[in-house]
Amino acid sequence: MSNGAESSLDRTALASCGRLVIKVGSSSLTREDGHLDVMHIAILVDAIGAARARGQEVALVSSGAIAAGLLPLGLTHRPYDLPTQQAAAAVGQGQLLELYTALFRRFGLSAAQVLLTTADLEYQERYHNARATMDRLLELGVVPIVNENDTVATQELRFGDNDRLAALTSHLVHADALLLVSDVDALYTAHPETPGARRIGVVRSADDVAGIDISRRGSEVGTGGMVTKLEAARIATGAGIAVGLTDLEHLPRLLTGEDVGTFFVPTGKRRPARLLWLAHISDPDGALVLDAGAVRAVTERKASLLPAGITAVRGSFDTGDPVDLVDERGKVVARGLVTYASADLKSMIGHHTWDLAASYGERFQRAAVHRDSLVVLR
Ligand SMILES: Nc1ncnc2c1ncn2[C@@H]1O[C@H](COP(=O)(O)OP(=O)(O)O)[C@@H](O)[C@H]1O
Ligand SMILES: N[C@@H](CCC(=O)OP(=O)(O)O)C(=O)O
Repeated sequence: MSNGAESSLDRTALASCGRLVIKVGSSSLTREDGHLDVMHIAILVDAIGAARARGQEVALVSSGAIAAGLLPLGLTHRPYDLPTQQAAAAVGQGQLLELYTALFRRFGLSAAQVLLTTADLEYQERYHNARATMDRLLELGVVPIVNENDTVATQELRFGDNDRLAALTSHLVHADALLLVSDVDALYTAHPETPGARRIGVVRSADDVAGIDISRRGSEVGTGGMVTKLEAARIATGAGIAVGLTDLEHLPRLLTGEDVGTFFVPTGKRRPARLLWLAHISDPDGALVLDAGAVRAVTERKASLLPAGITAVRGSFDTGDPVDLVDERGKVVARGLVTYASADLKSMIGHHTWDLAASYGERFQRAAVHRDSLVVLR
């Protein structure tokens, strides 16, 4: 982690990279009284218009539908129950799009509405359809405006917050960078109101953010706080996508590569969509407890998990279901698609492959989780 001149070397790529995803949170789009903040939205649209003029393709992930729907429905605060949130989003989303459409027209740009749910990224066919549409929109010079499909998303279907949706969208469209726009200009060493809190210019690895206090929530209308922003940054950088974090005021300067905000350096490389789903969307149906040797084999040698390294089976699952791989203290170290049902696996744990083949037949020689269907999570 560092502040100052050194960091501007990395971030200069933001001015020239081909495809960007920009995510803006509710707190940046609305005024305190719940109205959409037209001035703020105009600043955002200006920054995107300038990026388009530089030849960059931009997809916008915009929150604000629920907040925009409060006033028309006579609500004085964000509702807690899901149906009212969904109703507010249905009213507000239209207003949001109307405004974006008018503002982008000033740059000769068209805006498109794209509403997604987790299921759209979970099923291969839908993922490819969403990808093809987004690609075509970007090639046509349109600005896709993505939000969660709040009308149909139920509690367990919800992305949970738009930061994560933005990270998954940046993977979907093969973006070079993801910019998270919030009501704070950067990540700080503690909550920005804490005396002595300092801006973090660059984050190079998870270790750089390990000791930072991000627990305090921000605005009334924002949902995730800094926790979901760092989670989004982890998902994107782990898939080879650079991430920038700043507020609307500093966005134009971040977009031209200046040393403002926080820049997260990509740490991993692009993963197949199937593994992205496994790591960040799937809901595990059970857990396999691994002995220390198996933890090392899976996490360090990237080996398949054999029944011999499993000490316990938790939950009830079928062949092909996602399961967590946990160490003996219960810490999740990986997630994978299991190749045996829980009932079979319980009688196989601790047995070596050759014993299993002799007792049950050759079909039982296979690994419990193949390395191609496994993602390390720590
Ligand atoms: N270490 C930190 N650095 C910066 N901001 C922090 C930190 N810890 C907590 N926060 C809070 O996170 C808020 C941003 O999250 P949130 O209000 O959910 O924004 P958004 O609506 O943009 O998603 C900031 O306004 C700030 O109050
Ligand atoms: N789909 C919701 C998103 C809510 C949300 O996650 O907001 P934020 O924490 O500001 O990104 C809406 O448009 O209001």
